[in-house]
Amino acid sequence: MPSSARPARTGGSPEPAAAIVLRARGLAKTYGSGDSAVHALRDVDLDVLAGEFVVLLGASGSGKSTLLNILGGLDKPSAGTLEFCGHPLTGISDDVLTTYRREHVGFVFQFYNLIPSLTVAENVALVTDIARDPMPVDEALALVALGPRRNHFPSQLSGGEQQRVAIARAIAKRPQLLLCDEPTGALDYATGKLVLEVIDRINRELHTTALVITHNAAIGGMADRVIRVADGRIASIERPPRRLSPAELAW
Ligand SMILES: Nc1ncnc2c1ncn2[C@@H]1O[C@H](COP(=O)(O)OP(=O)(O)OP(=O)(O)O)[C@@H](O)[C@H]1O
Repeated sequence: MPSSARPARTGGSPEPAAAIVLRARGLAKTYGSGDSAVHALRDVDLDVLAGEFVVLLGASGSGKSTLLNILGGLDKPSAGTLEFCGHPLTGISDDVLTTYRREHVGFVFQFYNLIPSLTVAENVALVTDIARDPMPVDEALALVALGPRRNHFPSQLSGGEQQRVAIARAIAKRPQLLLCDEPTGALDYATGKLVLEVIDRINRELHTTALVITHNAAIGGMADRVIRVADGRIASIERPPRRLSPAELAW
């Protein structure tokens, strides 16, 4: 896959339809075999559009993380096909999948996975030092409003601040996709909202396609589309009438 892969616009002018960034067809993931097989994903068809903000909801064990990990190239499906900007992500070598992940995907998890012995700026620089076209570290930190804390260590930051560093690290390589697995799961209400503000801002200002897993249905209000996963399948897809700002959400 060319590292320059960008979503090709489809449709006619003047308002072309948004390009499809991810196209999944018949995705399935089975762990184990025989009587002990776990069907984590079954026959998932999904198109994700450039610049979309998608929230994934579903009960524990429904398959949300499995789906996100496959979309981000962290895991491989047992069956089905997946494309990124028209380039296949299934049936390819591990090296090509790794390149996809490194160049095009930013991950944010519930726990921040920062290196404790490195400063905030150094944690972000770990990514910008090896990325092809990164933004300056301080630009990434400004996006998450942590410029003044650049020389602090993770232990000197609150949980929400550490999560914002993790987001700066994820977006500093200018990925097309920002995949977040329970990004507010370990945070209190107010801090969680601040983190959602940052993700919302990155989606709106950088047009980074965002997929966010949460157990909190209220967060679906800030999405373009809300996808409910149940028993390894897409149970429903809803489009909220108006995309709310995180400040407007209440739970
Ligand atoms: N490595 C694995 N080996 C075996 N089973 C697994 C593995 N990873 C996930 N599973 C199973 O696959 C199913 C889906 O798991 P997944 O983590 O995708 O669910 P989830 O919706 O993200 O759950 P949660 O909200 O609790 O994080 C579960 O039954 C889980 O136990």
